[in-house]
Amino acid sequence: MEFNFNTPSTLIALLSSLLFLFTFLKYLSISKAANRYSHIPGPKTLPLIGNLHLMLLTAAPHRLFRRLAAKHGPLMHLQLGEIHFIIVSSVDLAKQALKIHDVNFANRPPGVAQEVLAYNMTDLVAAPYGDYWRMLRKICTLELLSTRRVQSFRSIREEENMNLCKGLASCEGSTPANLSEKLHLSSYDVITRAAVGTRTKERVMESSVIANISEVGSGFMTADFYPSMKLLRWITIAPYKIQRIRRTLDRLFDGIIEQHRSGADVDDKFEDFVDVLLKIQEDGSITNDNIKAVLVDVFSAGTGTSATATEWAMTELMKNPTTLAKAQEEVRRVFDDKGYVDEDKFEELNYLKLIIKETLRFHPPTPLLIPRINTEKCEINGYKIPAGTSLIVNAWALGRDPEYWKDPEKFIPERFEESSIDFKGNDLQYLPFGAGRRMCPGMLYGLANVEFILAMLLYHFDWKMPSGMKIDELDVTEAFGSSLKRKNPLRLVPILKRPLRV
Ligand code: HEM
Repeated sequence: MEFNFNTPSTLIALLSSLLFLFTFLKYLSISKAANRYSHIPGPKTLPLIGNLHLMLLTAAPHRLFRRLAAKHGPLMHLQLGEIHFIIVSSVDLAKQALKIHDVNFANRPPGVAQEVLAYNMTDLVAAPYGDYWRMLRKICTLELLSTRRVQSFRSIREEENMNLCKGLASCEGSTPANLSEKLHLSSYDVITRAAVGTRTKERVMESSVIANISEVGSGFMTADFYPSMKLLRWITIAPYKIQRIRRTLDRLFDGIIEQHRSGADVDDKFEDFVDVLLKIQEDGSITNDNIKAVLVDVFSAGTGTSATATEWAMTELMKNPTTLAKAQEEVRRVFDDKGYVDEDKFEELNYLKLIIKETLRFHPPTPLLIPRINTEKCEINGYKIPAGTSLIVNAWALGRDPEYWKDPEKFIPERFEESSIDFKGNDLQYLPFGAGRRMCPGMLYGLANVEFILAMLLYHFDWKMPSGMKIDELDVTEAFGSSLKRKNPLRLVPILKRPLRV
C-alpha cells in the first residue's frame, strides 16, 4: 500500500491517528496515576477529565464540595484533569492536615499564573517552603504588615475612606449607590498607597493591573490541570493574557522602583512597602524581581479580600435590621462626642467586632483557603495520601458545621459574645485567615481596613433598600471562582445622618 502525503485526506487520517494515539497514551498514564487514589472515596471520574465536568457545572466550588462531602465523606478525592486533590471538610481532618501534617503540606501547587505573575513562584503566596519563604515571611510579618506599620497607614485609611463617604454623600437621597464598586475601588486606593506611595498610586490605578491580577487569581485555568501537556499553554487563551499582564507589571513596577530609588517619592509621612523593601535590598538579600513578586501578593491577596468582607457585612446588616440598628447605636454612641470615626476609640466597638467575626464565618472571602501540596506521602484518617497531592480545606463548610455552630445558616454576631474563638487559626471550625505555617500574614491589616470603613458607613449614613425592593429580595448570589465575591453589585441608598468633617 502506498501513502500519498500530498492528498489532504491522507494527511487528515494520519493526524487523526496520531491524535488518537496521543489521547490513548494520555488516558493510560492518567488512569495509572489515578489508581493510587482509588482507595479514597470520591465522585466517579470520567476518562481523561476526571471530575472536571463537575467544576464546569458549578457556580460555587465550596458549595459543590460540601454537597459531595455529604455523600462521600469528610476526606474526599477529586481528580481535575491530571491533578489529584483531597478535599477536607471536617474539623478533625482539618486539624490533621493543617496542624499535624503542617510542614508536609507547607508548599503550594504550581500553576501558570504562579510561575508567570509571581515571578517564578518567588512571592510569599507561592514560594516553596524553605529558607527563601522564611525570609519573605519574616519581612512581611515584622516589616510590612506588623502592628506598627498598620498603624502608620492610619492617615491613608482616614483619607481614602473619607473620599468614599463623600462619593456616597453625593448620591444621597433616593439614588441607589453601587456600594460594591465603591468599596473595591477604595480598598485598591488604600492598599496601593501603602504599597507604592501617594505619588505613584495613580500609575497603578490607571494600569488596571489589580483588576487583572484578581481576575486571574480567582479563576481556574485548563493548562494547570494538564501540566504534562505543555501545548495547552500555547493553544489556550488564558496563558497569553497572563503574559500580557506580566509585561504590564514589569513596566509598571520597574518605573515605580526607579522612582523610589531616585528619591522622587518623598512627600509621604509614612514609609511605603517599596521604601521598606528597597532598604532591605541594600544588604543584597532580595532582588528587584523579589520586590515585584511581593507587590503582586499585596495587590492580589490584600485588595479584594477586605472589600469583599465589607460588602458581605453590609449585605447581612441590611438583611438583619435589628443587628444594623444595634451596630449603629454603638458606633454613634462611641463617636458622637468627636463627630467622626476615630481609631483611638476602636477598643470600644465591641458589637462591630462581633459583626466582622460573624461575617468572616458566614462569608469567608477565601472559602477554600489557598491550596497546598504535600512533599512526602502521609496518612490521614487511615487513608494513604501519595506525595504531590493537592489539599483543599473547605473553610466555608467548617464555618457552617452544625456540630460546632448553633443555627449555622443564620447570621448571629452574638454567637461570638462569650466565645474564645479568634482569628488565629487555633479553632479549626473558624479559619477565615487559614491556619498553620502558611496562614495569612495580612490579618491585622485586613481587619483594620474592614473595621474602619464599616464604622464610617454605619456612623455617617442610614441605609435603605432601592425603592420598591423588599429585604428578602436582596440578592445574595455568589460569583464563580475561588474567592467568595458577590455576583452582582450591592446597591443601596445612603442617607447622610452625621456630617462628613474633613
Ligand atoms: C479580610 C482580609 C483577608 C482575608 C480574609 C485573608 C485570607 C487569607 C487566607 C485564607 C489565606 C490562606 C491561608 C492558608 O493557606 O492557610 C491567606 C494567605 C495570604 N494572605 Fe491574606 N487575607 C486577607 C488580607 C490580606 C492582606 C491585607 C494581605 C497583604 C497585604 C494578605 C496577604 C496574604 C499572603 C501573602 C498570603 C500567603 C501566605 C503564605 O503562603 O505564606 N492577606 N489570606
